[in-house]
Amino acid sequence: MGSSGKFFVGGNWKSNGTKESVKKLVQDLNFAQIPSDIDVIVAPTYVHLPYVVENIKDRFQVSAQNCWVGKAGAYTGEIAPEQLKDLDVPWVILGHSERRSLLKESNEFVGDKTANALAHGLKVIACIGETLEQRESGQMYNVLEGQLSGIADRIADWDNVVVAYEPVWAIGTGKVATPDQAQEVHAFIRKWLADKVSPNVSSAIRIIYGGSVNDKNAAELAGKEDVDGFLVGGASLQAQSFATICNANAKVAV
Ligand SMILES: O=C(CO)COP(=O)(O)O
Repeated sequence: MGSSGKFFVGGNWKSNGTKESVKKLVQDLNFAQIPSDIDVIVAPTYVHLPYVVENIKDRFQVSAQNCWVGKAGAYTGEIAPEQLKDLDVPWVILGHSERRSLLKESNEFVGDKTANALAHGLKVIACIGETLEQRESGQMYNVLEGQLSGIADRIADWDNVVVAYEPVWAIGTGKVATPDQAQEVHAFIRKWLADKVSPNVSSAIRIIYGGSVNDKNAAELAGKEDVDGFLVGGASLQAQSFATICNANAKVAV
């Protein structure tokens, strides 16, 4: 079916950047040709957030890459949702596979963080995805269901959620999912949401793809019915590549 919402492109800068390189990227993005009818989000590191919020054009929305599971307080090294709101950061990425695998974030913890972020008025890009081993051993759908349930069990309102399907084997590997592979999983996610949450949520929610998206493969992926946008890592660090990806929406109304 595809989402009834706007095409959505997020740039996840991960743990990249210096003061100088972030300044240059923001300048280049401010000059880039981005279509007006899509949502575009950039997610710098915590330390670069204030600079980006203040210097990037309003046409871009800014996201953090993580946040704490509760209120601000005695949680050394953590940043709470109300602190992101205070900085005028409207979005947060949660459940990225790099955090699930390297920092052992569980489905339940990601669900709790999603609920807490939404309760504090943040919008959430919730990431799910299987490893190659899970895919090849026939566990893919179970894994995805577990990740979706971790969230669905804890939130009632999905209006401010975008689901990012990011197969772990495609992240940073140059091995992008084929358009058919992406479509198959996105359709599964949409059906799961229709069955377990509601048909309205299923038809409104944006399901975006991440994993080795670049300026060459984006248009073909975007042509798939249930691919409502992208979460881009490496290619989002180059303004020109990112702008090309932002222009890849082949489903614009004619
Ligand atoms: O993890 C990703 C976005 O969150 C994808 O990273 P790459 O685009 O570098 O593969």
